[in-house]
Amino acid sequence: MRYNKVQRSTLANNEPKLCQNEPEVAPNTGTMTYLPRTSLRLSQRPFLMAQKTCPVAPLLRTIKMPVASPRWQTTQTNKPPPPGDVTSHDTPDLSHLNPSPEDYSRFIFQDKCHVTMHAGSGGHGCVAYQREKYIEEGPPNGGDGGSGGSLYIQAVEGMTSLHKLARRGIIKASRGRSGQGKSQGGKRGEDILIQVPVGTVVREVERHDPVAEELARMRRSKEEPKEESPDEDAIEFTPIRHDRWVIHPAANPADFLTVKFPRLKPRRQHIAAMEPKAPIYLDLSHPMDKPLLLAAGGAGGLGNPHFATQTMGRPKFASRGEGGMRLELDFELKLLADVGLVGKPNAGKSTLLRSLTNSRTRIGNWEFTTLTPHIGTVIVDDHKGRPLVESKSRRTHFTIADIPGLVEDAHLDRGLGLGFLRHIDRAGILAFVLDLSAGDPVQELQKLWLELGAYEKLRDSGSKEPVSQDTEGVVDWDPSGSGLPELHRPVDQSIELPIAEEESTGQALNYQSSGSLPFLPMPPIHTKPWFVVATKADLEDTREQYQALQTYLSEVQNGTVEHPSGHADGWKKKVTAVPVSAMRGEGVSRIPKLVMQYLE
Ligand SMILES: Nc1nc2c(ncn2[C@@H]2O[C@H](COP(=O)(O)OP(=O)(O)OP(=O)(O)O)[C@@H](O)[C@H]2O)c(=O)[nH]1
Ligand SMILES: [Mg+2]
Repeated sequence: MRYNKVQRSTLANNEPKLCQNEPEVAPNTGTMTYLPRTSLRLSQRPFLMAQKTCPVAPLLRTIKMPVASPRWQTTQTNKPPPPGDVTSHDTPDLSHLNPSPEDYSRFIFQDKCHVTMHAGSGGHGCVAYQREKYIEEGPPNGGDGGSGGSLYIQAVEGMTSLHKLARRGIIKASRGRSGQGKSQGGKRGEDILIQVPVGTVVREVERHDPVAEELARMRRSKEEPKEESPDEDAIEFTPIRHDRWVIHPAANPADFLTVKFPRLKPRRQHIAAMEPKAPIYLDLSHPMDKPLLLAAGGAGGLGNPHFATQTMGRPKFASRGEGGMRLELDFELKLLADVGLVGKPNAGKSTLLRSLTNSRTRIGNWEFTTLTPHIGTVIVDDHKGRPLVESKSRRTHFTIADIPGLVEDAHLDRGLGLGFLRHIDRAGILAFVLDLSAGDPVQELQKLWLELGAYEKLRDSGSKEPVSQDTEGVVDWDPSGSGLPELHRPVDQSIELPIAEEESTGQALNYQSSGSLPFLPMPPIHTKPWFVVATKADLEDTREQYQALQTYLSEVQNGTVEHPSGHADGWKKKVTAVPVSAMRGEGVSRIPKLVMQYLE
């Protein structure tokens, strides 16, 4: 009964609405990836009709009524609904091009973040003695502390944003457990693995390394001459290093004054040899099959048997675990898309991305609708028969990045500025999206190239200083290799580290960066393959604009006019303009074919 009610009301409300809301724009039929997101309309309508007319309607009642997902429930009309018209809110929206407001809030994107990371401290060693019948003073048997948890990083495919990492802010690996009597070692702390999207650049801003600091302190105290005590009869108290030693709780306090603690150099775990050299600078542009160690956890303290000597058979102390390293890291995501859409604000980039892919990037008739980059995937072979685009390579898809629009002087950080120009760096192919209805497209194209050229200059001048300084610390990740970066210290290094020269000077301890992330050495932008998408070709008086543009491009290709970048060696092998109406989905099917040719 209840089901019938729902059914009747759904029919009553939806049927006229479906007719009212036929999209003004014909659906995109010629594209590669018009995947069944619009299938709601197609599937719902015949089903509703079957409910009304089909004689086997009772059988259908067992089938669950398809309910429109909330993201389609939006009012399509621009007019506000008449008061009291509740039904208009339930209207399913049938277009890719006008999703509901909730749709936009789904995509959380963060391409930069700053994270503080703590490797776990080591657990303390234990002071204990063997207790057995008839053995009055048993030998020491305190266990060693467990080592602290280490920090690892891995670039993985499938992630597109750093927002999860940014939300955490501080990441701590757990500390090792302390050792116990009967020579029981403490449990080691749990490691932390940070997964980041491929294309992330990691740079160290600051580090606090207790081991290196202690080594520096020891070195200094060794070099400083000891002051002679003027009063020779004064009792010399041994300073108790509570931060380095654990003393038996049942020991007589008076004993502490006489205990001579051995000179114990700070220790690191063996795996610390695999840490990238400080300051850390990683460019994770390939998926990694194994995680990379960022910071090893602190070594666990030593139990009291380690300090037994001939003169002191039952030491009353054990060493504390070493402190874990603290790293302040900057993460930056450089999007890795095959094609980057470059255009002025409101040119129609997002509309083009939506007509080609299933991306949900926002569209609006105002500038700066898109505030963060979006990546869409174009499927060129869905493995369901013949490939959608004939290609020699085995590529089944490629990605397109919709980047916020560029205004004049974007390279001077105007508009959304530099923040997004750097995403263009990583795209293999540039697609200039030009609005044919907005003035001279040739001039527009030249202006865009001017911005890219200015950005390129800035990038290259910026890359000289910091990158040359940091190249030693850059890890070139080679996924085909052993999976581990080149070691910077010998693996068979002894547990007790020698007091290294550079560590003792304290230079490596507090690496403070200045300014923003240095630019990575990238190929020149003008050498990348590029083409033009002349959009809004459905509007009036755009034919002449397109023809002028095509003439200009063929001149660029022939070399009769200068390359728009101003570089004689600019790429001009196959420069062309594709006229499209992204809104109607017309002409866009040429783009995947063109891109596949460039990719090959
Ligand atoms: N007539 C027509 N209008 C289009 C076409 N493509 C986009 N538009 C309209 O142009 C306006 C801007 O489109 P967007 O896709 O948001 O432009 P954008 O380049 O992403 O803009 P920003 O995100 O601000 O950089 C919207 O009102 C679209 O409906 C087209 O092919 N034909
Ligand atoms: Mg946009």
